[in-house]
Amino acid sequence: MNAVELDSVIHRYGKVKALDGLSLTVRQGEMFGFLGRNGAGKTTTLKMLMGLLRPDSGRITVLGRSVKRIPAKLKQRIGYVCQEPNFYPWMTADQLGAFVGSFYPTWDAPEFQRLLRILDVPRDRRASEMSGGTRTKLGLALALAPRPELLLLDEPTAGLDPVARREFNDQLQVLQREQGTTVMFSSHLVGEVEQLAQRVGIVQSGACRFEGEVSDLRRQVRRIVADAGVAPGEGFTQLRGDIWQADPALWEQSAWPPGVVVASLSLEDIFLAFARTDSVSA
Ligand SMILES: Nc1ncnc2c1ncn2[C@@H]1O[C@H](COP(=O)(O)OP(=O)(O)OP(=O)(O)O)[C@@H](O)[C@H]1O
Repeated sequence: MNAVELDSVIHRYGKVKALDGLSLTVRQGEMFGFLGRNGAGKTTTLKMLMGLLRPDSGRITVLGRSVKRIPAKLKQRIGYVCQEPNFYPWMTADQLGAFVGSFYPTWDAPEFQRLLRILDVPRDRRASEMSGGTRTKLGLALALAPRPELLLLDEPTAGLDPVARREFNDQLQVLQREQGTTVMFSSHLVGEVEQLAQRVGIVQSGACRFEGEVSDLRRQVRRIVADAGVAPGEGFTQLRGDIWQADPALWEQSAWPPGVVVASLSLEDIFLAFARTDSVSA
């Protein structure tokens, strides 16, 4: 079973088409990195999977259920951390734990306390008096304590310092390894995505441009280094300058002239090459 399936999903905010036929699959138990430029449609997708938005058209399947609207029972199996978590500002972490926990039959109070300790979140400070990064960590503890099967994270580490980021990511990896939780997270930190995610999706203007393992993407997209320009044959698509995309078999079978070197690229280089094609077409 896949944890998430989106098939040709369209969503408009008035005249703005935020999702334009988005299709992607997140497999059960995997860590899936969701990449895309500002405004590409990542938050819209994650909100839709949490049931905060509804698709105009297309099909959504979450944890094996095909849904138009995510019912409350299904929501209880999903954890969600948004970009800027907003809690009742007068509540402390402990009070929020008691409040949020009352909505979940699976709430694990000792686990919530353990997460607060590990993530260095003070139990008795009001949410309004916490820094933005501490609020994000509190958001993660609140999302993890009900032991969700699917965890949706929208740029979770954007406001965290390097130590907190490491603690946060370590917790995600433990969770995935020990509890088999499916994690789908968006991030602009391409290096972090490369390190954490088993598979990635790159979204551009509301549609998925690539979905798969980073190693697959790196086999498809490479740089052709040559003194004079080289135009590879049919089946190669130029992404930017000397960066081309083709089926991995084509790269292996092509006979390159002497002096030409085919170099592999980091995920960041590949993402930047895709991003450039986006701005050209925009
Ligand atoms: N409430 C809204 N009303 C109108 N348009 C919106 C609204 N929310 C998002 N949009 C538009 O929908 C598109 C997708 O936005 P979305 O927030 O999903 O992108 P994103 O990939 O999460 O961006 P970022 O990386 O900046 O968070 C953008 O064009 C955005 O301006």
